[in-house]
Amino acid sequence: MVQVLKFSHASLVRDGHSVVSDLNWDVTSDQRWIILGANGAGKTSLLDMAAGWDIPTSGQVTVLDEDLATADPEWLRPRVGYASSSMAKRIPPTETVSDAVITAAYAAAERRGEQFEDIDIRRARRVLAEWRLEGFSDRTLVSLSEGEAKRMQIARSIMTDPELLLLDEPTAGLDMGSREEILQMLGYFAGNPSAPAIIMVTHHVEEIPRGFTHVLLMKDGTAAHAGPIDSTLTEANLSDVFGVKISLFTNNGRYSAQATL
Ligand SMILES: Nc1ncnc2c1ncn2[C@@H]1O[C@H](COP(=O)(O)OP(=O)(O)OP(=O)(O)O)[C@@H](O)[C@H]1O
Repeated sequence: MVQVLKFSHASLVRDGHSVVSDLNWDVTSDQRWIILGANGAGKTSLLDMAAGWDIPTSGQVTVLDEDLATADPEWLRPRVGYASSSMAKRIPPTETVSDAVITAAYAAAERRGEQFEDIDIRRARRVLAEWRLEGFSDRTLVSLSEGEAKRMQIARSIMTDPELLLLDEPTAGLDMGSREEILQMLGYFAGNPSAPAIIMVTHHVEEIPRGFTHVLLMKDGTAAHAGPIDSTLTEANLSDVFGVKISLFTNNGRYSAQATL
């Protein structure tokens, strides 16, 4: 087990607005984390730092043994997979699924006429098959359904075989069948001991896949509660961070919740 992330009193100020404040958090390679919190709690800002896209204004963030204050972002980028809809928007909609996935290995958002290496082509084929996209290789991104697009984002984020995988709301906006399909795939992936450390942001406890081990509950830019999911994902902690009374139900490794207003 290796430490992959360490936040020590990390704060992030954007345009004079404090978005993350004095946050302490450790993640090791065997852990799979869920981040939950109200809108604006700072979840995406935290992921942006974990990806090395943003450096803390004060405190220290270490990603894969690299202090972000001195790390070379180009060196870090292939080692951290980051799937989110804002990242996906950087890829031209006319790009094919196959090119959108394989260009991750070249730290690019689109194909610019380069010849891909055989090893990358083989890896892309394998990743596409793993995420049930083999029949979609030649389709353009604009032609994909929401569920297919989300699977493409995940496939692209793991193309480089990263040591840390960040997923920002991978099931947002999906119908129930597509959501369950991705949750099942993520559950299998999380259960594989050779998978990287995974950190997934979601708004709903119903979207926590089986196999996730830890939860970080954010409130006002801070880590209000963090630890093993069984002892940390509680009605009291959820009620604290969402500011309403929440009832939590568990069923066979999955969760559901109801708020009482
Ligand atoms: N560039 C910026 N300038 C000023 N404030 C910002 C900036 N970026 C983010 N914020 C603010 O920081 C806070 C945290 O934003 P962030 O997107 O990290 O929250 P979040 O928990 O991911 O929210 P959501 O659940 O709605 O996606 C929000 O109040 C947001 O308005």
